Amino acid sequence: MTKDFITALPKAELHLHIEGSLEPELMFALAARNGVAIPYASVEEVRAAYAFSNLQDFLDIYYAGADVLRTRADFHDLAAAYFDRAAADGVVHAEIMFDPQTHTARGIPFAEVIEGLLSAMAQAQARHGITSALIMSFLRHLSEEEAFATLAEATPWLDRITAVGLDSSEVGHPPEKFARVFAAARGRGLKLVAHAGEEGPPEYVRQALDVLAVDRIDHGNRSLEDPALVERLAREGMTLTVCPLSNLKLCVVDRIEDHPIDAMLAQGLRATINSDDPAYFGGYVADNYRAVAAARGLDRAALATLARNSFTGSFLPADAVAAHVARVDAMVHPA
Ligand SMILES: Nc1ncnc2[nH]cnc12
Ligand SMILES: [Zn+2]
Repeated sequence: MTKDFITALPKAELHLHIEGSLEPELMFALAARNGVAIPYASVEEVRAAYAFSNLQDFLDIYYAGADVLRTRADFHDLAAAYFDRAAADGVVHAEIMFDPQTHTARGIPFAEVIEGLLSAMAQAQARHGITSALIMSFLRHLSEEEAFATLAEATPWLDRITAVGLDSSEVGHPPEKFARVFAAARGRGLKLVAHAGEEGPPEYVRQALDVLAVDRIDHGNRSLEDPALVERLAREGMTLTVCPLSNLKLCVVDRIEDHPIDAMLAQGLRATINSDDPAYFGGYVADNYRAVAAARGLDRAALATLARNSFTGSFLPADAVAAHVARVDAMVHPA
């Protein structure tokens, strides 16, 4: 059987929380392996609990689910399952976020978390030819001091961490709260990304640019409320890591038919398509492409633009970006 166009399109995934790829089946398996009690009787009951009305509703369930992750082997198995699934979707490069504070706060050593992820990344390259990078995200509902402590804890692994990020509850925790720790991370050679404009106002996107000096904006949807900001993002070629099924599940949009992905492209924004927390939002990256392609009538040229943007917005070296972009071009302009 020939692969469908979306699956066959080479893609990078730039916005994926590895803890958000914990499928209910693996949650049960790890709970049993580690003797951890979970508040669900069945996989069906877990899935039924995934009805969210906003970001915080989701985060409460997501942090509770992460409690089954205890050992290096758990983090390896979690990431290995993601890479297998991503490979099947035509992902050739993934920049994955992890939330160390969710684990270190429960007494899980930082080393267990990162070594498990790194071994799965090496295995994914060997098994599937997928390249990958790690983004260490700070939880914005915690203090900047705690983010500094996490950065210090990461010191032995800084050569294997590509970027720092900022996630969790957005409203009330503006980017400027993390100005010093982002500057310190930049000083250590790390790239910077931040969730902004998912639920928070356009002002948070401006702060991410002006105060944090980020290399990428995660989500960025609410930028569209501010035409001058849109013009600036377009002019600066700033990548937005957009997550359509997440936006639907967290009520950032009411209906997938209302998703602004094509409006973003039409306004010159370098938008990309990503899955965010696929186990919780009902789909991996190809499902996200398919959902907006169907709902917004995206043609092959638009899908190729989104795939191309995923490489130009990645932290890959320029020669690798060029090689991936050439493969995308070949899908829309076969020789
Ligand atoms: N969509 C999202 N927004 C903020 N924090 C998150 N952590 C995991 N997914 C997130
Ligand atoms: Zn996210």
